[in-house]
Amino acid sequence: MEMIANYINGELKPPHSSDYLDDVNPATAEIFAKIPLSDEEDLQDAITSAEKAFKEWSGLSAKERADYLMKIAELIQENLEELAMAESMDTGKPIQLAKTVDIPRAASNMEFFAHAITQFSSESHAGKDSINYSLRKPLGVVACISPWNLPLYLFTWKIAPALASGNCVIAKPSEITPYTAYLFSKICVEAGLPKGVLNILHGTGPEIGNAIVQNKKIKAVSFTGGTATGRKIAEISAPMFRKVSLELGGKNPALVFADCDLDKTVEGLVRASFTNQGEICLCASRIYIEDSIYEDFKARFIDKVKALKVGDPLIQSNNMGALVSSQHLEKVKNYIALAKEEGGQLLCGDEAFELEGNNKQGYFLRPHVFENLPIQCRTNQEEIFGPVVSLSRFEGEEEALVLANESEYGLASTIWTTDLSRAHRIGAQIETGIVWVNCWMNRDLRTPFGGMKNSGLGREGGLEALRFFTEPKNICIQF
Ligand SMILES: NC(=O)c1ccc[n+]([C@@H]2O[C@H](COP(=O)([O-])OP(=O)(O)OC[C@H]3O[C@@H](n4cnc5c(N)ncnc54)[C@H](O)[C@@H]3O)[C@@H](O)[C@H]2O)c1
Ligand SMILES: O=C/C=C/C=C(\O)C(=O)O
Repeated sequence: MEMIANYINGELKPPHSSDYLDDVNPATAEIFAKIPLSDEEDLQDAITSAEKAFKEWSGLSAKERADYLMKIAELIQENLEELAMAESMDTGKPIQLAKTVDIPRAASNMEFFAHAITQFSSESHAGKDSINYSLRKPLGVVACISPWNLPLYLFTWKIAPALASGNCVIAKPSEITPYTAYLFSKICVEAGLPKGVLNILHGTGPEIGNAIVQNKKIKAVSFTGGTATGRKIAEISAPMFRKVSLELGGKNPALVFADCDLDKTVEGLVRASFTNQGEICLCASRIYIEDSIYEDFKARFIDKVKALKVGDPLIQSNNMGALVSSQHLEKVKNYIALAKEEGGQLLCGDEAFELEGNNKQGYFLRPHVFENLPIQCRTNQEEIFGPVVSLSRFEGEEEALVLANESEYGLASTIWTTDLSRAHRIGAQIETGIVWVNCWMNRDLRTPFGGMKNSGLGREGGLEALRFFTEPKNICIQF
């Protein structure tokens, strides 16, 4: 049984407590590794080593730091097969998705911020009798806390800009999917990353996660996860006047207009709804369809959803794997039961379905589609984070916009129309941080990424991330 280790001061170390948690493969329900339960002592070691490393790391040139990130990116590419297999085993996601999306994106994150930091500049303002210029300084020791759905993808999305801009990092992956972060720490050792620059602590949110956030030496927290956890982190950080970047939950609307390209829309929305078993914060969950094409859309959508293959994530042709844990499967099933109680009609999902062999005990669920759910009901308002979507009708642009904005969340939306003027009009008024027109999850790493309302605070990506991880200082010189 593999014993996952923490990565502290450049070394792989067991936790002081000697206590471990099981790492379960959700496709088989088998335990395949043990996860360290880190405590305050491990945190102290990590912080001491990060503080010690800061002077030298922040004193390197941007190019020198970028070279380390590029080396790590290269090693991620070289180890793509092993990392993809680990990601699939830990999350239950199709291996094909891990190979083509998760792991390549982790390498791109490192590469992107290696390039970005060499292009990062600050402002200057020339006046009549003076010139002002800004310096951008790294913050010191910062924390990066990430969730279980896109483990290495989101872990590196935070670590890369933090390191590139000269900070030292205490990082905590999700205790549900820690394995690729562990492999990543081995890659950092191989890349020769100076000791203490990055420290990875494993363990649970309420224990080591909370200890990291409570620690006053942590100058900023970059967090991706649930809205309730984000709120706790904001509450703890507020009295410290500490910077926080919070990427939280979503309940993402899709607006399907009668003038859309129906084939592309159906295909796009099947992907937007059920990729990664619907366990992506950006997945479509409330699909609003213009009345005149409702029945046509519904018939085609259901046909395609029924054709999705759910099963062993290691079989390349399967579209969906297992949900991440038995607790999460239970949560999603409870929402399905609730949707029925709330008056929803199930259009597909309950088909008898039993996997054999290794996957018999796995946490699999077919994609579920409901219609006729009241707009305000819990299943239309709360984040389910699984393969469940709801179809509703609208008439005209105005109503579409009201329905889309009827949510406490504001992460991502999709608009399906061939009328470009309409896309611009709605794009400007819809209350989400990200708007995709006739596409979904088309990502350009230079763009600001994040949510409005209860979906978060701040933006990641491109210069936004580099600004978050640095503090500006203005210097004024009078002639
Ligand atoms: N907006 C985005 O970019 C984005 C991306 C992915 C996931 N998410 C959201 O994440 C959620 C699913 O992920 P999850 O269940 O892992 O979320 P979560 O909030 O339970 O956990 C996220 C991370 O925070 C840690 N954590 C938990 N409690 C903590 C505490 N009190 N203090 C410090 N750290 C703590 C966890 O150990 C984990 O590493 C969904 O709501 C999803 O929408 C958002
Ligand atoms: O589940 C959430 C997905 C987040 C995606 C990103 O942060 C990204 O693509 O940069």
